[in-house]
Amino acid sequence: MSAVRENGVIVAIDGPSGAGKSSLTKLLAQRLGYIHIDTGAMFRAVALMSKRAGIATDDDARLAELCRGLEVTFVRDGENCRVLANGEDVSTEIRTEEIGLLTSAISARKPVREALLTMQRAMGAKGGVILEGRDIGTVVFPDAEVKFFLSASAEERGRRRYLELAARGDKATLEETIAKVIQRDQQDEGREHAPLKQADDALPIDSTSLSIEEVLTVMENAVRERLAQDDKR
Ligand SMILES: Nc1ncnc2c1ncn2[C@@H]1O[C@H](COP(=O)(O)OP(=O)(O)OP(=O)(O)O)[C@@H](O)[C@H]1O
Ligand SMILES: Nc1ccn([C@H]2C[C@H](O)[C@@H](COP(=O)(O)O)O2)c(=O)n1
Repeated sequence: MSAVRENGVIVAIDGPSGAGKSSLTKLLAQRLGYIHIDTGAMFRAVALMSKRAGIATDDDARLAELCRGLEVTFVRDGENCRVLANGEDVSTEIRTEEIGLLTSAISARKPVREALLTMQRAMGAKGGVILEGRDIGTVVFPDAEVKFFLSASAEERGRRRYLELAARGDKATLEETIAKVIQRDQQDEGREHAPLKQADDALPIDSTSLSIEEVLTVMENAVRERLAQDDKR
């Protein structure tokens, strides 16, 4: 319980691809007993459904119609979280690099952002949540009590993604993977609607030379410090 919201505070973790947002959000949510909201997965679900429906990435009318009929839900599966699109488990399909690149294009469209913004605010309004994404601290919840901007060098993020893809049997080279990370960064930072950027009041964390555990310690300490402040109010 926080002095501000019914279930606790809202934590925002924004940052570029491969920075470690999902990994840290999952661990921090476990430490705090909070809900993990992977907003990237929501955009990925829209991208997957748009691909299946043959909708062009700039067809705003059909994208808006698709979003109106789409319900994205998260279901706990042990320590993991399954992503359901209208009840279908799409957890694996949304994680391909093809869908990742398509998602970056789809997520630039205003109707898609407006539809998911409404969903994300409804999911997090009572607090006790950690949302990871690109615009959580700037657009979705600018009043979030704790905000982080998690980054790392493009080379390090590409290396991490390369190791992740290689473990899944993907044959992409390290150079190709770094290039794709940079491409997605440019698309996410350069778009008109809700671009990737650090909120003025976010705590920046450069994880290039930090372990996951070291990042987790910084984040958990910052959240617990805020909770202690709220308790004194
Ligand atoms: N500080 C770190 N040191 C080493 N490896 C890390 C670190 N943080 C994350 N990783 C690893 O990097 C890979 C990508 O991490 P993760 O998926 O959490 O990043 P992300 O920011 O959510 O990426 P995306 O936005 O593309 O989904 C994972 O294999 C993860 O284990
Ligand atoms: N709040 C968000 C979350 C994600 N996106 C876009 C940008 C990414 O390229 C794509 C996939 O995100 P990921 O799963 O890699 O974190 O979705 C966004 O625009 N806003």
